[in-house]
Amino acid sequence: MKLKPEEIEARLCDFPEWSQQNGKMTRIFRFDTYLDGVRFVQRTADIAEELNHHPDMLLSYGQVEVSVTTHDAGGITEKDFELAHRIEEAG
Ligand SMILES: C[C@H](O)[C@H](O)[C@H]1CNC2=NC(N)=NC(=O)C2=N1
Repeated sequence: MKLKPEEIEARLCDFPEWSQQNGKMTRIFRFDTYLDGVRFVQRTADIAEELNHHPDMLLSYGQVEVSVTTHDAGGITEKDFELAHRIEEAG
């Protein structure tokens, strides 16, 4: 289930705005207003519920830091890349 580091590096080529550390993939999304960030969090939460795969999100003024990992696998899996892709589409 958990992808190997070299597999993750290869897949990350398609996700240039994301970085990986400590078994998580992270991207910071920037917004003009705090409420735009809140609305993004809501859209992302709806996607997470649809996929039953949930990110960590840190909401700050003008940005939202999104981190994805597969808790059940203890690292990054295909589910994380699917969620990251869907989040970018909704971004
Ligand atoms: C029971 C439920 O399906 C699991 O706990 C799901 C919920 N959402 C999840 N989200 C993430 N990021 N990783 C998981 O392993 C996970 N597991």
